Amino acid sequence: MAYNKLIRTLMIEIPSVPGSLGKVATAIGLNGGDIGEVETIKVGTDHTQRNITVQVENEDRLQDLIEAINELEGFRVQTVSDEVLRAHEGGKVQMKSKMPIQSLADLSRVYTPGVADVCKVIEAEPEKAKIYTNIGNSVAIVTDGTAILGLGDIGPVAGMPVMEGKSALFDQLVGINGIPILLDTKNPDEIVATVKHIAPGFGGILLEDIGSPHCFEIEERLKAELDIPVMHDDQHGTAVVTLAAVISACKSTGVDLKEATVGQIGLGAAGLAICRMLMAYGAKSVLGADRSQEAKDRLQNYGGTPVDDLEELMSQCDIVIATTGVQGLIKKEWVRKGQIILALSNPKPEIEAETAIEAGAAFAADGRSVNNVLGFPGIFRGVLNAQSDKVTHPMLVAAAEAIASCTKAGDLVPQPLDRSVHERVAEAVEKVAADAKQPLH
Ligand SMILES: NC(=O)c1ccc[n+]([C@@H]2O[C@H](COP(=O)([O-])OP(=O)(O)OC[C@H]3O[C@@H](n4cnc5c(N)ncnc54)[C@H](O)[C@@H]3O)[C@@H](O)[C@H]2O)c1
Ligand SMILES: O=C(O)C[C@H](O)C(=O)O
Ligand SMILES: [Mg+2]
Repeated sequence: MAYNKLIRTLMIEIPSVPGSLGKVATAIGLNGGDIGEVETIKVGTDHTQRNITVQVENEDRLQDLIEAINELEGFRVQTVSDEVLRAHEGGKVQMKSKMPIQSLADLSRVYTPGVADVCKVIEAEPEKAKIYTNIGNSVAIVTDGTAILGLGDIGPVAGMPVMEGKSALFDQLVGINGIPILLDTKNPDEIVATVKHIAPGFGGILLEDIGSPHCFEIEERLKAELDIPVMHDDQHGTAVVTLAAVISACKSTGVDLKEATVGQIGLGAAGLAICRMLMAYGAKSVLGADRSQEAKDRLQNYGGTPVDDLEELMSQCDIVIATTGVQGLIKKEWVRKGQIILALSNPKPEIEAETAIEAGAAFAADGRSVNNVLGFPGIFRGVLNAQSDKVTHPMLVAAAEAIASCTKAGDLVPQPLDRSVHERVAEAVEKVAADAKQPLH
């Protein structure tokens, strides 16, 4: 199939009578569509469901073709999927048994009556749950759906593809069982209470895409009230990866962070945590802009300097980071020669990296490459390995330095699918956790 044409898969309900497939094929052909794969999904007495992949010239031709199929009596186009949507059909993760269950002996070992003995062992010694269950290797990925990527408050169910994505990454990158938990409340008291109630089934809690400002209170309360590690990814996972990118960029450009002025645009979950991290790591000064006065006040309380005008911020800073969720917010003409620009909003950045480079930036990246996928898997692998009850600031700094140490000269961050990076992050975090457990002399 040619590359510049649209390729879509139509899920079509067609009558279960001979000749029906031929009618669809004719409707597609008469409207300029080329047929690729044909797959039967379900055969019923009245209707059969098929996926038919078609190639068409453009969106208008696709609509004509769909209309033509829908006009056929008894035929209905149920979904139209591109490659990404198709990959999501049926979801991206599933719970699988580790044990074969083939014989009755297997059944009584895996399930009742054998399982009752294991329950009694854990009842007598709760610590043994770490040995005889998967709790110690499971992390709840909790969202209320209020800040899904930069898409905003689209609700937890619409955010599920992101949560399934984080779960798939946990599994494939570090072998952690990540379980999405969707909350139908935005009330901090209810979120805290719910997460506390489900916490016994998990070795850690990853808060994901919970918007600001309520994310700050929720994370603080859960950290204080639970005895398992809790981390809000959009705050600290992002701050870790951003610090790693800043360390690498400073090294490549000869900028000394202690002499550098950093500007943060967007002071929500990600932005405020990035500011706090860079201030703690020794940046000379951190300026911040946000459309919300409360967000700027929060920055000031942490020692940063609020700025009202984005152009002014851009003109003063050696390093600019943006996490607003607003595509194209940074104008090309605001970019200063030699600046380091990290426009981290997903799915679209505040300025495209190529545009920033064309405008004179020394380094520029977007949220696809400088992404918390480089942080959260290794951080949780490390704390779970160490059986630590918390994620601490020194662990986060160790994670950032580990990522920076894996970065090739001239790059900002390493490749996220390089398993050795996640191993290095996990080792660094585990080491900090182990050192913290040593008695002080
Ligand atoms: N690359 C990554 O790893 C990564 C990680 C986390 C978040 N992000 C991205 O960062 C963005 C924000 O996420 P968040 O969790 O911090 O959300 P958030 O809702 O907590 O914060 C967004 C902040 O931006 C501010 N803002 C919005 N429009 C603005 C404008 N025009 N000018 C100034 N400020 C503005 C809001 O007032 C808010 O304080 C999202 O697009 C998300 O995809 C990227
Ligand atoms: O999920 C991502 O790609 C990054 C991040 O968590 C985000 O919210 O944008
Ligand atoms: Mg996120």
